[in-house]
Amino acid sequence: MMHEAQGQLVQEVVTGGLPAPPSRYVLREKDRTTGGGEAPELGFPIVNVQRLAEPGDVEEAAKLQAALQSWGLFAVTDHAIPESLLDDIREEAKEFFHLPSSEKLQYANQTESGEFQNEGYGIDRVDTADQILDQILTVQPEESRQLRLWPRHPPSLSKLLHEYALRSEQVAKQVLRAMARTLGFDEEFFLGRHVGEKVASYARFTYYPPCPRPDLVHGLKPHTDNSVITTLLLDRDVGGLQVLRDGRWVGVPVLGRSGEMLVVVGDEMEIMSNAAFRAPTHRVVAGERERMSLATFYQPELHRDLEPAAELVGGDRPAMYRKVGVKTFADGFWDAFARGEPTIDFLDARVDKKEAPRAVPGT
Ligand SMILES: O=C(O)CCC(=O)C(=O)O
Ligand SMILES: [Fe+2]
Repeated sequence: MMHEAQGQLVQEVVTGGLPAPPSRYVLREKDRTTGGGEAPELGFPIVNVQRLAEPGDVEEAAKLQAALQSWGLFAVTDHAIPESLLDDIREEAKEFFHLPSSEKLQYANQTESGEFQNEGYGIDRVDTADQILDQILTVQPEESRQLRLWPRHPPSLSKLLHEYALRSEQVAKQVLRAMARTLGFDEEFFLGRHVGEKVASYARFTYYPPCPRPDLVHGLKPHTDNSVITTLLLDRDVGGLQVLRDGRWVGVPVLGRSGEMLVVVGDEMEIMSNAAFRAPTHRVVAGERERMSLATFYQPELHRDLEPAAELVGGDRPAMYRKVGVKTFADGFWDAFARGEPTIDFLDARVDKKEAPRAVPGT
C-alpha cells in the first residue's frame, strides 16, 4: 500500500527552508554516519576498457583482477561513451527531479489501486523510514520497456537514456568478457552461458536532495546490487558513495572524468562465480549539495536459474549458494532491501550460514 508520505517529496520538504529533515527520515543515533571512515581513499582502482578488450594486455587484466579482489568495484576509462552524453543525461535527469511533484507523479511507482510496483518514480517501497527518491525503468529487452513510465520532460531524456543504455551495455559486456578471462575461461563464459543473449537491464536514477543535516540521514542505505554487474554513472563533482571494506566505510573519491563511470560486482555474479567475485556492500551518505546517480543493473534472462557455475565448484571449493531462479532473486531483492538485509541471506541462498557477512555498521 502507498505510504502516507509517498507523495510528500523529501527534496521539497528539505528545500522548503526547514532546519532539519522530517522526523521519518532521521536515523537512530547509533546509525548516524559521522565519524565512520568517510575520507576518500587513495589508490582507488581505475581500469581502461579498451585495454581490457585486448586479451594480450596482461597488465590491464591484472588491474582488473586486483580491483575485483579488493573493492569489488572500480572506475572505467576509455569506455567509448561520449562525455557530452554523460553530461547531458545527468543534467536532464536533475531537471526531471526538479519538476513539481504533480508532474513527476504521472510516472509514479504505484498502480492506480495504490500497490507498489518496481518501476517508476517515487521513494522505494516504504517499509522503513529512510528511503530517498528515484526513477527505475526497464531498459532491455526493449520490448519490456514500459514507455508510459519514461519521462516526457525534459523532452530528450528518454532518447538520451536509450543511447546511454546501448553504450553502457557494451561496457558491461566488455567487463564480463574480461572477468571470465581472469578466471581462465573463454570470453563467453559468463555472458553467453550464464547470462544469455538477451541481457536484461534496469536503470535507476537516484536523486539525493541537498540535506540540511547530512549527519542525521542516509542517502541510500547499505546494500549489495541485484545484478551480475552494474554500471554506475556518478555525479561529477559531489561524492557520497562509500564501500564497506574490512568492517569500515571507505569513501569512493571524486576523480572528475576518470572517476565518473564505475562498474560494481552484483549478487548474481557472486552466486554464479561461487564467490570468486564478491558483491561489495555500499551506501551513499547525504550531503549539503544535491547529487544524482544513474545505475544500470545487468541481469541474466529472467527464465534462467542462478547457481554456481559447475566449473567453479569442486574439491576444496563446494557450492556456496543454492540454486535460485533469476525472477525469484529479482523479486526477493525488493523485500530484502526494504528490510535492510542482503538478498542472498533473505532468500536463504547461502549454503554455509557461517559465511554470512558480519552485520553492517550503521544499519
Ligand atoms: O548513488 C550512488 O552513488 C550509488 C547508487 C547505488 O548504489 C544504486 O543505485 O544501487
Ligand atoms: Fe548500489
